[in-house]
Amino acid sequence: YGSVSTSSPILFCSGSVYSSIHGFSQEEIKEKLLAFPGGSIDLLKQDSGIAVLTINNPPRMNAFSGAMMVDLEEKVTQLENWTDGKGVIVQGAAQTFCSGSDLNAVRAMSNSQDGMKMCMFMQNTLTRLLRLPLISVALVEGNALGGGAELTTACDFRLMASGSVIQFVHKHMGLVPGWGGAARLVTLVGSRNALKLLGGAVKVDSELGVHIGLADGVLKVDLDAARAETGLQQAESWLSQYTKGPAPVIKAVKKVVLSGRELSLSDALRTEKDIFGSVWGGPANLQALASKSKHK
Ligand SMILES: CCC(=O)SCCNC(=O)CCNC(=O)[C@H](O)C(C)(C)COP(=O)(O)OP(=O)(O)OC[C@H]1O[C@@H](n2cnc3c(N)ncnc32)[C@H](O)[C@@H]1OP(=O)(O)O
Repeated sequence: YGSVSTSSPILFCSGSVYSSIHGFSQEEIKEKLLAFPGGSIDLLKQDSGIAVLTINNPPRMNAFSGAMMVDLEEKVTQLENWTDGKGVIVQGAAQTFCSGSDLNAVRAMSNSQDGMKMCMFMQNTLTRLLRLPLISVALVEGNALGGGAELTTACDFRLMASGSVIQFVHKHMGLVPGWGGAARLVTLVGSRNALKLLGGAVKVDSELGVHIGLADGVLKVDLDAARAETGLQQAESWLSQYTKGPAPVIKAVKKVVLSGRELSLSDALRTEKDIFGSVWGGPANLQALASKSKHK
C-alpha cells in the first residue's frame, strides 16, 4: 500500500523535463542563480495534510530572485517526499501573488545562454510541482504577472480573490512564456483563448478567469470583517472537499488523473492499473468493505 511500481517512471520518479542527457546541469545553473539573493519560499506542512507554500518577497511584489528559484526547487523536493501530504496551496506573501522574475536578475542575466538555462531550471521545477502526488491550488490575491501567471498554471486549480489579476505580460516585455506557462495554458483554456491571453497580454480578472475556465472559484468578500475568513482559510476549506480521506488514496486519485492528462491512452491505462493495484486491498479499501458502506 503506497509505493507504486508504474510503467511510467517519467511521471512518478523523475518529474523533470531536462537532465544531463539534454546537456543540462542543474547544479551549474543553481550556482549562477544563487548570485541573485533576496526573498524566500516558505513551506508549512500541516497535520491536515495540506501544506502552504508562500512566495515571499514583498518589497518586490514577490518577484522571483535567483535564490528563490533554487529555494522553490528544494521545497518541491520536500513535498515530493511528504508521505502524509494530500494537498498544497501556493500563495504570495502580503496579499499579492507574484510579479514574475526579479527584473534586476533578468537584466543581469540577459545573455541568452543563461536565460535558457534559467528557463530550463524553472520548467523542471514547475513541471515537478504540477506532477506532485498532491492536489494543488494557486490562491491568487493581487497580481500574478509574467512568471507569476505561469506559476498559477503549474497548480491543479486556481482560486481568485475579487480584484486579483492573472496577466501574461510577456509580450509587453518582448518575451513569450518560458517556464512552461504557454503549454499549460493551452491545456487549461484551449489554444484560441491562450492566443488571446498571450497576444493581447489580457488582464484576466476573476470573472473572466471563471468564464474561460482558468479560475476554479472566486473567494468570497464578507463585509463583516469580524466574521470574514482570510483568503487562505477559504482556500483551505475549498481544497479540503477533495482531500478528505487517507493520504495514499488521495495521492492515488491525483496520480490517475495526472497519467490520464499526460500519457498516451495505452500508457495511461497501464499506469492506472498499477495505481489501482497499490490501493486494492489496502487499509482504506478493507475498512470500506468491512463497514458495508452505502453511498447515499
Ligand atoms: C518570466 C518572465 C517574467 O516574469 S518578466 C517579469 C514580469 N513582471 C513584470 O514586469 C512586473 C513589473 N511590475 C509591475 O508591473 C508593478 O510593479 C506591479 C507588480 C503591477 C505593482 O505595481 P505597484 O503596486 O504600483 O507597485 P510598484 O511598481 O511600486 O512595485 C513595488 C516595488 O516592487 C518592485 N517590483 C515589482 N515587480 C518587480 C519585478 N518583477 N522585479 C523586480 N522588482 C519588482 C518595484 O520595482 C518596486 O520597487 P521600488 O519600491 O521602486 O524599489
